[in-house]
Amino acid sequence: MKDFHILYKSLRKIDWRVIEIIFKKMWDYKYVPSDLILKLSGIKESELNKILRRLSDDGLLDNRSQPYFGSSLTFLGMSLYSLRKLVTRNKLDMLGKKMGEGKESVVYNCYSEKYGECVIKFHKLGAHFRKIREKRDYGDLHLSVLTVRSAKKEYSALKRLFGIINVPEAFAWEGNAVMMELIDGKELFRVRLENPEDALDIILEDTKKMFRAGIIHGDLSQYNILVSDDLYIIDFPQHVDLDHENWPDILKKDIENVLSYFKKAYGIEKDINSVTKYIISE
Ligand SMILES: Nc1ncnc2c1ncn2[C@@H]1O[C@H](COP(=O)(O)OP(=O)(O)OP(=O)(O)O)[C@@H](O)[C@H]1O
Ligand SMILES: [Mg+2]
Ligand SMILES: [Mg+2]
Repeated sequence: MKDFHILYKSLRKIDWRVIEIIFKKMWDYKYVPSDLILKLSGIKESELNKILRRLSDDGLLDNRSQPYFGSSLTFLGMSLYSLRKLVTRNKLDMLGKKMGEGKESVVYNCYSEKYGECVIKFHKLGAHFRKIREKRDYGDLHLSVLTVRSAKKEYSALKRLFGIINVPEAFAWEGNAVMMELIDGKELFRVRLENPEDALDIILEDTKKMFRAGIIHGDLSQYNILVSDDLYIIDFPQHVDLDHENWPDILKKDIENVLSYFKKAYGIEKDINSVTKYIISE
């Protein structure tokens, strides 16, 4: 896969126009018909075909010819679209180095005149992707749509929790990308804590505060807690609200992950039932 930077610079206005049309219409079509792109873009047919082919060769589009000619955005295409939007909204001034790549996202350093050094997380998978697929009404959406939902969901959780617990401040959301504060720290599992009891208390207290705010993390663990001068909780696309039918199990799993890590790493033991009771109590 070519670098984001190189591809971004290689795109012309006319390419962005095509990409934007596909983004806008992907809610209505799994593959946006070439005929529709032709109509909306006003680009000559031969020229459009060239553009669609080139964008597909560069890995930005997923084109298909059956049962009609159509295109959808790949992860790369979606991410570049999101970058472009952030740049044109004057949120983002420079994309930096890749900080990490997980199965669910790619995280980059970035710089913004407005916010200083920050990070961009590009979502790769839709949260609850399997569950959504099972629902018939979502059956005909392209997966790229789900990455947008995932990013939106993360952005909204960060917004809701900021000021309640330590989370990165969310600066912007576009497409599959969330731009947020850079936390200068390491994941909990990489760190040897000096006072693990205090850290565990803070994490459980944060879990309680999240619960009061109506949010259950859904993937809380030593991988999604960053340690700097303070502790920060990250990675929210799979969070659930209290109207989720399974919230008690999801909450319990979060607590279990945390308790078993502190037991394994520091020999601290706490009873899961009393901790759970404490977290859901007034
Ligand atoms: N705001 C941030 N500040 C600093 N580093 C961050 C920030 N957000 C994410 N990271 C880094 O990027 C990694 C991946 O981010 P995150 O956990 O949100 O995504 P993920 O792809 O869902 O992860 P995973 O695939 O492990 O579930 C984090 O483990 C962390 O190292
Ligand atoms: Mg993570
Ligand atoms: Mg994750």
